[in-house]
Amino acid sequence: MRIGLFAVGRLKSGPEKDLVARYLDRFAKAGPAVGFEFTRVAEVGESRASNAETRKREEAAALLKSLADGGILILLDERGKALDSEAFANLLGSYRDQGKRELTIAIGGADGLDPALYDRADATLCLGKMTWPHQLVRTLIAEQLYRAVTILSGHPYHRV
Ligand SMILES: C[S@@+](CC[C@H](N)C(=O)[O-])C[C@H]1O[C@@H](n2cnc3c(N)ncnc32)[C@H](O)[C@@H]1O
Repeated sequence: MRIGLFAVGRLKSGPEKDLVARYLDRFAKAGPAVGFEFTRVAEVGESRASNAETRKREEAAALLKSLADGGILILLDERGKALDSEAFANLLGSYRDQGKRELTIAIGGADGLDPALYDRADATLCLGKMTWPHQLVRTLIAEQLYRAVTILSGHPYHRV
């Protein structure tokens, strides 16, 4: 199953970008052992439209355009469902076992995600109830993707 990220907002050089690269690199290298292939981070700059609804609609259009037909879409949103790392790994594993070929995890910009995306999404997950900046969310989900592979492959990186 091919897995990629979609993110609104560009990540500038700095510690967050380095950490994201480190975990996505580990994920890309370890993923094939459990049937995951890392594709890419599709990054779009925040819309410059003057109102939030238009900005979110434009950002959502870019996301929807980049999605493969029948691809799984997971939204990250602080109001989403909280899963522990094992449950997140098992969710990814279950999509893989159902024969899903593409999975995209989407991170919104400063305005959050457009309401239309919630109808299209297969799951909406949170990384805790607090609101994080998109740079940190990218870092957190990159680490959780790598952790999910270690859980599914029985690697000792993940310990409880
Ligand atoms: C700065 S937040 C936007 C907050 C915005 N006010 C809202 O209502 O969604 C940018 C993005 O980071 C992600 N995000 C922030 N905190 C999160 C959390 N606790 N769990 C999951 N995703 C989160 C979401 O994708 C969000 O759209």
